[in-house]
Amino acid sequence: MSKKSVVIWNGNVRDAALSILLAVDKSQAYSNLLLNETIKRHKIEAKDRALLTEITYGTLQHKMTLDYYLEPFIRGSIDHWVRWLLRLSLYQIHYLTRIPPHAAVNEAVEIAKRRGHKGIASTVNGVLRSVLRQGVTSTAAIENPIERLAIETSHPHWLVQRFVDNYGMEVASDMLHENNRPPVQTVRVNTLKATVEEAIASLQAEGLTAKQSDILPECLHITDGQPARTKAFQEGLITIQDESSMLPANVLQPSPGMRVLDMCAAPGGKTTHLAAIMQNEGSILATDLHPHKLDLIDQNIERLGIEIVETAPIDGRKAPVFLQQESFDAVLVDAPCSGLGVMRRKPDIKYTKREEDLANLQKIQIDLLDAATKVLKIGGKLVYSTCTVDKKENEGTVEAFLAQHPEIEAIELQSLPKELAEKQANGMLQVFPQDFGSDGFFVAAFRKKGGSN
Ligand SMILES: C[S@@+](CC[C@H](N)C(=O)[O-])C[C@H]1O[C@@H](n2cnc3c(N)ncnc32)[C@H](O)[C@@H]1O
Repeated sequence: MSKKSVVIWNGNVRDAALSILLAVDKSQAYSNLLLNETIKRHKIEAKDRALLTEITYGTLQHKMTLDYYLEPFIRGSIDHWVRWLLRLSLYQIHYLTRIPPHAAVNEAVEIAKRRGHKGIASTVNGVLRSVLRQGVTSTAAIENPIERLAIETSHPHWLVQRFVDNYGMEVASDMLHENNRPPVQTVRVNTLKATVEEAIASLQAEGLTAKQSDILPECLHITDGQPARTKAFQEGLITIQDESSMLPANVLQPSPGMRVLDMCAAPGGKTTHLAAIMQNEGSILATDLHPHKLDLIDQNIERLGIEIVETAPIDGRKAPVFLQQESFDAVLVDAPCSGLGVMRRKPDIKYTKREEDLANLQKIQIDLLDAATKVLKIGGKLVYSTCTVDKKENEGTVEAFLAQHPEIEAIELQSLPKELAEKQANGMLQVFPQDFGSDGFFVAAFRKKGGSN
């Protein structure tokens, strides 16, 4: 996030939402980071916090749809900030039924007066009142099905085309619509410090609603409140983690006493999960390319009471230079990826990501897997995971990697609940956001041939 992106709080939720949206657009600040930073810095109270989050994310999530609705009502050019003000006001009018439309218009006019002048306020008033009178044009009028889906779900054309090419119209459409729904808030119980029941009781004592997931037993769904602000979090009974990102450690399933390498480890969500599965016995080397990110792992292991993790700044592609060959029982490569599975949490990704950004990722992913095979013991297990739903980075990377490594075989993914175990094919599992409300995620498992494991 740019250091200049500080949002001033004057007690007006729409004003703050507008400032965040402008900063995200102009300085490529991450919406989730800037929103959280604003809430924390100004100690914004629960009611305002909820509305600020909803308007900021909702406007970003539906940006292209809102532009399509606004287009017929805008004459000539308008300032950039005025367009964002119109978007966030129309978002409230069209999507938030509990806000009376006239209240949203009045708020917009007041902001336009404060930030601009009477003329701009009158334009804003005119556009929004015309929309209210005439209604918006249905997206059904768009003939090209890819373009219609792009506008309807507010994703760029190239991304819609790519998802449709990857998975067909139905799956792509479900996924694109799901990306516009708020994410389920989940935490993982740190089984080194608490049972599921103890963690639930601790969260409930602080007024949160926590329910054990039907998919993974260590996962809790939180419907009320902010788990990161609880005692349960501070004392290390829980950690914030999306449910599908709990899959890789479960699939790797290292036994207590093993020596494990987590090659792309920061901020340590999966490292700490591996340590819990290993019952704090054995050793985990958690490496990451970026040295400053290792501090985040250190903070997490400290809070969660983990004693078996060491961290080191290592480019995973060079692991065989720094680490002993065939010295790890198990390796996790939670690779850098396009992140197309987490667009519900970071809607700005939809508009900032370019198709050409995806071009070089497969090479890095294969290089990391190459390096992992060299430091993996014979008979050892390797897990590859990403938080993307892109076929090239997932199945494509796995196929290219296996073609170059006759000593590696794909193996069945174990320790999965039945509904997920049934979805795997050829040692790979693609989870879509619409499957069970988690992020989109991919996991594949391999074994180095030979040995008795
Ligand atoms: C998906 S994130 C990892 C998330 C982490 N495993 C967790 O569960 O918290 C990918 C990580 O790979 C790191 N990375 C990128 N290129 C790398 C490389 N060549 N070697 C090692 N780490 C790399 C990034 O810094 C980033 O922290």
